[in-house]
Amino acid sequence: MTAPSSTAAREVPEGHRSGFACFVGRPNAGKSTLTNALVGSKVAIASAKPQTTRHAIRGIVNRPDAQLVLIDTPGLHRPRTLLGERLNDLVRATWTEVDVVGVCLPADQRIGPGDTYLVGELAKLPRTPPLVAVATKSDLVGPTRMAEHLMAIQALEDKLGITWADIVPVSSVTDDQLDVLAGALVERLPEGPPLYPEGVITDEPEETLVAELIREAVLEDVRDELPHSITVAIEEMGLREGRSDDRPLLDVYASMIVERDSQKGIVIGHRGERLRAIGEKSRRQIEALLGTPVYLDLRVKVLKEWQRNPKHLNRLGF
Ligand SMILES: Nc1nc2c(ncn2[C@@H]2O[C@H](COP(=O)(O)OP(=O)(O)OP(=O)(O)O)[C@@H](O)[C@H]2O)c(=O)[nH]1
Repeated sequence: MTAPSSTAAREVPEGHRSGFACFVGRPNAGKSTLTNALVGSKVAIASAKPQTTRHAIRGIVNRPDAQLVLIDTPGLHRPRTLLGERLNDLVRATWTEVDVVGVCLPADQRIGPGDTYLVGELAKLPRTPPLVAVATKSDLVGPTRMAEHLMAIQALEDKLGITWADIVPVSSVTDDQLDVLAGALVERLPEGPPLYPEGVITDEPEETLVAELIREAVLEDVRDELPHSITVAIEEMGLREGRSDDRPLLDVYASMIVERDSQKGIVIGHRGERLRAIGEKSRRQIEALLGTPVYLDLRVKVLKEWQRNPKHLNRLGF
């Protein structure tokens, strides 16, 4: 297998840090907007690298001195049912696996029961990760209200028995203090090389990312034999119905499209071995990217001269 893009070759400066963070907070606290602002409105796709997280990656902040991987966690809810209880267990498990948690507390809202519940739950973990309080939406308030908000955040320490690793006001709209926040998070990551190659960053929809992952997996294997005459089409992709929320399964039906019968043979390989290997590798990478178990149905199709046929090109989305 060839080395993924640039990680292996790149010099890793001394003291480089890498690791995982997640943002928590009540609905509307500004978590998504903050993630996008930090990452630069891009979803990062990390392919061809051993994966160290089972969770969906929301974005990757790459800096010369650090790589911060932001992961998605579902919200924590006051549990009313057994399923709710289980979901909360999952969320808690995620919290203990990240290196730092950013707790988003919007400056234009008073700290309420929802916030104290959430931070209280973080405090109760057997091993609470470092917590960085993020006073979001700083652009919406003046200095007096911000000061009051920061005091209220500080007061949670005594009330809930936690210690903030840092308290940082930010605005994702004016970008105010985003670099300070990134610094505060990075400081809590362990030293280590980047976990994901830097290159591949895209804001493409999930289906395109998945198609691209499969294409990369194939090309890694057959690049010399069929450099450009292969493309991947996602025929259908969706969560399997009838599965419980804590055991989702994503069905992906994909076709690798080649131009000639002889190329089909190359991709399938002796007794289908190559196709199986490509399918297995792609499936693992899709799972790591999207954070869901995947059922991948991968086929090879011949579309004669697809690269020159406008009808085929349209269908394939070019
Ligand atoms: N003025 C201002 N508005 C913001 C800022 N950050 C987020 N918002 C707005 O606040 C609303 C909620 O932001 P989201 O990022 O969707 O919040 P969230 O925490 O991801 O929300 P959920 O997905 O419901 O948990 C949106 O209308 C954003 O545009 C900010 O820094 N300043």
